[in-house]
Amino acid sequence: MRLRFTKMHGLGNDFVVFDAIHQDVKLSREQCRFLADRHFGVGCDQILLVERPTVADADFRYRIFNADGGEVEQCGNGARCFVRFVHDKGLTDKKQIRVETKAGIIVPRLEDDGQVTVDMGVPRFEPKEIPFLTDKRASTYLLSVGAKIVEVSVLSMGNPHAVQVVDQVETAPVAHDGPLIEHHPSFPNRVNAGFMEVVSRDHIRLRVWERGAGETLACGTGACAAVVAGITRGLLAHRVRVATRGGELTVRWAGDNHHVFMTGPAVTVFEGEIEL
Ligand SMILES: N[C@H](CCC[C@H](N)C(=O)O)C(=O)O
Repeated sequence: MRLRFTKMHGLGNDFVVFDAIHQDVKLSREQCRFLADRHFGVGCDQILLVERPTVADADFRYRIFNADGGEVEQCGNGARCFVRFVHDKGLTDKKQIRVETKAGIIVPRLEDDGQVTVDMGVPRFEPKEIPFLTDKRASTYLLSVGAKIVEVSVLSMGNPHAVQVVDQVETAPVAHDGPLIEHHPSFPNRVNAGFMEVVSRDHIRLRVWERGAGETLACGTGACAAVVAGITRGLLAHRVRVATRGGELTVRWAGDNHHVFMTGPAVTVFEGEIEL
């Protein structure tokens, strides 16, 4: 089948986006891995499908597949690209849309300055979200990672995150410890591993080893998880600048059961067609 796609990115976290409303897009795990391959395919961190909603209170459904072909619950940078895509393609004229995901409804909004703000919902610490959690009151857990013990905050932004504080992100052992945490036996569904440097109460630097994709230049849900972890641990204010290798996001969270809001750019790079 010949499919039209759009190549997009949010701070260098890049995506192949398909309009699956006007095209019949059914991708196998192998086809996702081919599309994501930066030598033999198009190259991306995730593949995004734009579909009609299956629930009444949503405008669209949004499906996310990692470079390893696995379908996942949520993608923050992808949500910003999603709203730009449906707007630019004339699939909606709404500036704010309700998007059905595996993790529930998120609400991205196109801002007048071209940035996109996404209501990412409520961060969750519940055992059902993170199966191995026994004591949901604890905000950090000790993991044995290689020859050391690492203290991580564990939470869900719809997808699972384990966030640790490091002195300097640039020297953090992301490539070595990232995969060990991703595949740690404590996480039956694997996990995204965040490495956060606290610059000040309203500024962090962040690198993320993403589940199913490896280190990306930015991770939207990872930025939200890091800010929630930092606020929960008393290290951060309620509005934080998150510096990633691909650029800067702003994340806001008022604590408890308030929603997390993330603001950042969404860029279309090129249009293409591919025979699958
Ligand atoms: N790797 C993530 C999905 C993509 C998240 C990231 N690209 C973002 O912007 O939130 C996972 O397996 O949960």
